[in-house]
Amino acid sequence: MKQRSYLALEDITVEFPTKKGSFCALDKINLSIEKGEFVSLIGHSGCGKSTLLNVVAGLVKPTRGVVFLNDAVVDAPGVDRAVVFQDHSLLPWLTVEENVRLAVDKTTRDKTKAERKDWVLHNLDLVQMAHAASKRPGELSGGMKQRVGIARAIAMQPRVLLMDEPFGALDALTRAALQDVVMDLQARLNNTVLMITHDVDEAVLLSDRVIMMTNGPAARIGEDLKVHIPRPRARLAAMDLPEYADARHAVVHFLHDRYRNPSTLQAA
Ligand SMILES: Nc1ncnc2c1ncn2[C@@H]1O[C@H](COP(=O)(O)OP(=O)(O)OP(=O)(O)O)[C@@H](O)[C@H]1O
Repeated sequence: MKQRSYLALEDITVEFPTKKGSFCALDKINLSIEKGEFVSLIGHSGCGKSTLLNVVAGLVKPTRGVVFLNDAVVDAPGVDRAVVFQDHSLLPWLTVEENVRLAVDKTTRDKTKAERKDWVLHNLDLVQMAHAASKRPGELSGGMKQRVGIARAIAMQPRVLLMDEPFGALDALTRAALQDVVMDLQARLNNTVLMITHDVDEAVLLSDRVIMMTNGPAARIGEDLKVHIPRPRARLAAMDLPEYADARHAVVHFLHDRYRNPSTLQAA
């Protein structure tokens, strides 16, 4: 029998009940992700990216189909899947260290108090935020809060890191700095990552594979593109490679030629 991938989405269909009847958001999605792979989901607004990520997070139950993680069925949220949202969702009354600590306490029961403190600071250090450990979220910039959100997620040592447009609310320069942080983390930790993005360059630069979704309703996977840029990656060197240009061209072609933005089609 064929061995199942580390994260395997099998025939995932999601139908939402609405006043006008059932709305099919996703239609028989099959997606296999290996351990240590960084996979991006890209597609026009409303195609079902968040719904798919939420199915993996256990926040949305598929109407049909099953998600397997490490051969176990996923049917509820769990600490083996950490989610980084666009809105950092840090608790404002806790310090940076306490915010990360809360997640570590939930997931790391075999460490002493001192070891847990070291682990929190180590993870803050990985995103260059150890210096702000005693600050509260209100004292941080948007980019700094996202760094803390990422530290909190990786400190949980999840089997899969799920990121829903983690840099969507940031300005271009801050966004680039955060992408560099994520590339550095990937080189060190080799996490299994599923990330939603609207940004073609972000998808190509960070991913081993870019999954392009067709427009909804009943969205499917239109193309599954392997990105052949060697790791570890550095922004400028990677962007100069022909593999980068090829991958970028394929994604742009898909989004702007084969599956145009449905809102611009309506306006035309
Ligand atoms: N709870 C729900 N009930 C009914 N319809 C829903 C529900 N959640 C999502 N949808 C619909 O399912 C489709 C997919 O939504 P989803 O948020 O997954 O898209 P998306 O690709 O993540 O969009 P965006 O890029 O704008 O965030 C949309 O048409 C949306 O209106």
